[in-house]
Amino acid sequence: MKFGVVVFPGSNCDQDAVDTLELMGQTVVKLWHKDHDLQGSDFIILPGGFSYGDYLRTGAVARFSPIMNEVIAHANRGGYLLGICNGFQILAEARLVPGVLLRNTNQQYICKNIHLAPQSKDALLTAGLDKPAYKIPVAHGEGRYFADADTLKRLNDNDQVLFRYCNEAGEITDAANCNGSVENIAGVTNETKNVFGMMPHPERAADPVLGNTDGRLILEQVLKAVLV
Ligand SMILES: NC(=O)CC[C@H](N)C(=O)O
Repeated sequence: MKFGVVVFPGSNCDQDAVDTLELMGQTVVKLWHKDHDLQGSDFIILPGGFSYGDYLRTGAVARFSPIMNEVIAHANRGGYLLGICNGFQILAEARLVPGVLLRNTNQQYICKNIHLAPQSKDALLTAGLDKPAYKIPVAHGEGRYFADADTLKRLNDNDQVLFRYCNEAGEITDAANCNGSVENIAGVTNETKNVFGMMPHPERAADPVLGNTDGRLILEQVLKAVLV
């Protein structure tokens, strides 16, 4: 399987994504946002960062980058696509996943470790995760997930919530909700479950030298894409 990591002006986690995938023994290419070719990538990653300086809203400009035409066509063909943090914001702006990302309730940039409880029992990214809580860093100013009541009902009925913010024991509490997301939602998938968006950064918790490999456990789930 070949991974393609898209680089927008202002991306700053593209190399972390490449390094982590290479650590996992995968073939990875970087895809420049002005290109029109996914170079045969089977699995596309939109990395974290501050694409176009986060103007007008985070992800709002990047969503119109030339390569997004190919990324959207890939997703519509059923191809796998993962957006992390700014990547999630771009997916939401492109309407490839439901909901939006708003400014954190405390109006501040949050940079710390949080815990995630895996939710969806049949999404590729979470179905194989069996720990109650995964310790993963967040780093964002606009990470508060929001969707209206009808959308939330559809997400829950169709098992599309990937992760919720939880405490160390895996309990989904208000105190664990770092940015004020509705229903503690930290990640969602689309209706057909081939597009994944998540605010926390698993690629920043994947190398043993950093003292936490919970992120690698999450990212290893994507390797199952070759089996399905
Ligand atoms: N780490 C990132 O991807 C930065 C997130 C984002 N642009 C924000 O501050 O909301």
